[in-house]
Amino acid sequence: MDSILKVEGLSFKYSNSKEYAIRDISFEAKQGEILCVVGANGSGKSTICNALVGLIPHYIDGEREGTVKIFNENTAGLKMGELVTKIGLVFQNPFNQLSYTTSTVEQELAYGLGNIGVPRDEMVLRIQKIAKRMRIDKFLHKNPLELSGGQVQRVALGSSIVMDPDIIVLDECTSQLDPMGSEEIFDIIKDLNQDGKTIILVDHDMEKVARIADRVMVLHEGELAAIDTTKNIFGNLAMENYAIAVPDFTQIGLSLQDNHLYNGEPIMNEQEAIAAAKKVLYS
Ligand SMILES: Nc1ncnc2c1ncn2[C@@H]1O[C@H](COP(=O)(O)OP(=O)(O)OP(=O)(O)O)[C@@H](O)[C@H]1O
Repeated sequence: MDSILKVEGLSFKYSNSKEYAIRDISFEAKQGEILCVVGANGSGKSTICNALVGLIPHYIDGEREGTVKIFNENTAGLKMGELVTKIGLVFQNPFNQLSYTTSTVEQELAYGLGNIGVPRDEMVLRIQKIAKRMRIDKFLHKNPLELSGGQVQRVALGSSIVMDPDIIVLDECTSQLDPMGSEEIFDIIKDLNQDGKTIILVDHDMEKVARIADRVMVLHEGELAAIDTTKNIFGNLAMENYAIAVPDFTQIGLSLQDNHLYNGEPIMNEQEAIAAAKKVLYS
């Protein structure tokens, strides 16, 4: 797979801080992959997200070093209006993403398109398509502030996706939702990925990360500790060093391994755990 995103030597120090929040981060994301970013609180996950999408340095002041390239183009030379058509961000709190200048979901979805001068006919088509996809087509004429948290998160996701970016960055976008709302968002993310979108996902729920990620990047105190396939990260890395929980299913495999009952690949999901347990019981 070709690389779509290349980050080299990225560092950032907030203007009100003495310490760098992230230091010398370099990695690539391949086109069409799901790359999950994990790490303890304060390890720099949100800072990286904000730097990838241009909020750093356009809206957040500080000292920034290094480069972010999308399809080999340095994003430092791009205006926010250009960046949002290449890389979109969805925040943890969807209410922070609303424009608060519109009174309906439809206007909210149109907001970014209007800013980049998309003609009205095309706008209507794009909004209809995305509203269906985000399962918000029934709410188009409602005020976003009347919706549930899960519905507003789907509006926030829709307002990023409607710009048709190649890369979507999701910063703990399900952490404030109930399990059903969270599953709905995860289903939509998987659909978008199957359509070829590259996904960069920050999440604290390691079961979900193990289920969805192609690769995992581990941050520790502002530095990149590891980046590898999901199996290699959860199966081989000493996660406790980074204050990250190992997914339960992987833990079952590691316990079987410690007792010399299993020596296969790291276990990532329920099916693999059941297969390993059956082998132990029936062999
Ligand atoms: N606006 C800000 N001004 C000053 N320092 C900040 C700001 N935002 C974050 N930081 C600091 O930068 C470091 C990295 O924070 P960041 O929010 O990127 O970590 P995180 O891994 O996303 O944390 P969490 O999981 O709690 O969201 C922390 O030390 C944090 O205190």
